[in-house]
Amino acid sequence: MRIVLTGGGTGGHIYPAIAIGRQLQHDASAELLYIGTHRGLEARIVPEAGIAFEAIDITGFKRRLSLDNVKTVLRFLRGVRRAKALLRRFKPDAVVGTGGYVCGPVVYAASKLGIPTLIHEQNVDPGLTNRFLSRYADRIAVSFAESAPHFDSRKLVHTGNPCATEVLRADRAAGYASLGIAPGRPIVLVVGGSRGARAFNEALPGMLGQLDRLPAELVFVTGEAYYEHTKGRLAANAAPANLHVVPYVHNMPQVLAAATLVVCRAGASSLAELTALGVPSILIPSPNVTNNHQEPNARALADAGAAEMMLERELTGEALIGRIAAIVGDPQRLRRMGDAARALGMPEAGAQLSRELQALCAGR
Ligand SMILES: CC(=O)N[C@H]1[C@@H](OP(=O)(O)OP(=O)(O)OC[C@H]2O[C@@H](n3ccc(=O)[nH]c3=O)[C@H](O)[C@@H]2O)O[C@H](CO)[C@@H](O)[C@@H]1O
Repeated sequence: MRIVLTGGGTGGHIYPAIAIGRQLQHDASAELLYIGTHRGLEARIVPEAGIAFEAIDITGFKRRLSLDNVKTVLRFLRGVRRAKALLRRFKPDAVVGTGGYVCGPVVYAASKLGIPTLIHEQNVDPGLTNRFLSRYADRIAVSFAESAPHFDSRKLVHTGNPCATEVLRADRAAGYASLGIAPGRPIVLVVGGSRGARAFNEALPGMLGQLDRLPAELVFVTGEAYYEHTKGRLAANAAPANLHVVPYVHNMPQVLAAATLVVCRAGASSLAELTALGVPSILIPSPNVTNNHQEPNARALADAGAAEMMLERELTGEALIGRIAAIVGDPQRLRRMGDAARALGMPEAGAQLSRELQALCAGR
């Protein structure tokens, strides 16, 4: 089986593509080619993952009409030509797109060449590229049931996000050991996404007043860029003994497996990981993302009782520690939220996507 993967820009599009590729290598000895751009993060991440990589040159559409868009259309057509050449050479049985603008010409070219295609959407509100490609793709896999109204139901399959599959084997004891916290002690993890969040760091000093009364350890992840500054601000206050400030968590699945409650943004991979493990959360969607797309993600978990949502404009240290304390102090509420999170989790997402693709290739 030969599969082309495409998707890029942020990790949120790349990691699901790699997870699908790995599953297909395992299930069907698939041979993989990843088509991305030189500028996206995929140019570094994909070769590091040991997957063959080719680049095409393409940029995204501006949301407003502009001369740049005319150039983008010309570049799209050039991208389609280059993608067709790569596809004719590699001869894939199917092409998988996981969003980000590089998918556009690749999946479009595949459909014009009669190669079966599947696109995967990570967020509740589909991105521009997947909306465009939904007309051409043979299958549309979604992470959230709430995405269904955006797509043709005959092509739709609700698989979840394949990143969920990867956290299941996480070793909880190793999570405790890596943080230097006694096993079994409740942990509240506060993490503002892979690069940290300024608003989270600014809220931290306001949390300190009530922190020593919290019956849990607070692990606060600053993000690499904010670490020195945040540590500096804390030095002036006497930091409580149950506060652990770190720049980044390299073993996130293990730490999530040890967490009692997580406070984080509402990026799709994070939510897939939390629900796969059944971890309760307070979600503070980033207001700085395209179309505010994290808010509908957060709402999907909040409506199911798996999480509480807090808007960034409501975020102060005092308000956040108050909400954390109310949840951590109520074991029944924690259990209800954890059960609701687990009920939403789709840890079999990787295997289901692999089955969909194998069926797609068989029906060719
Ligand atoms: C800022 C931004 O545009 N984010 C978007 C990006 O997600 P992006 O990949 O940036 O963010 P996600 O929340 O989806 O994933 C973050 C990943 O980083 C890991 N992590 C984080 C912190 C840390 O210290 N260690 C660590 O390993 C998390 O476990 C998770 O696996 O694409 C997603 C899918 O389209 C969108 O839903 C997000 O809105």
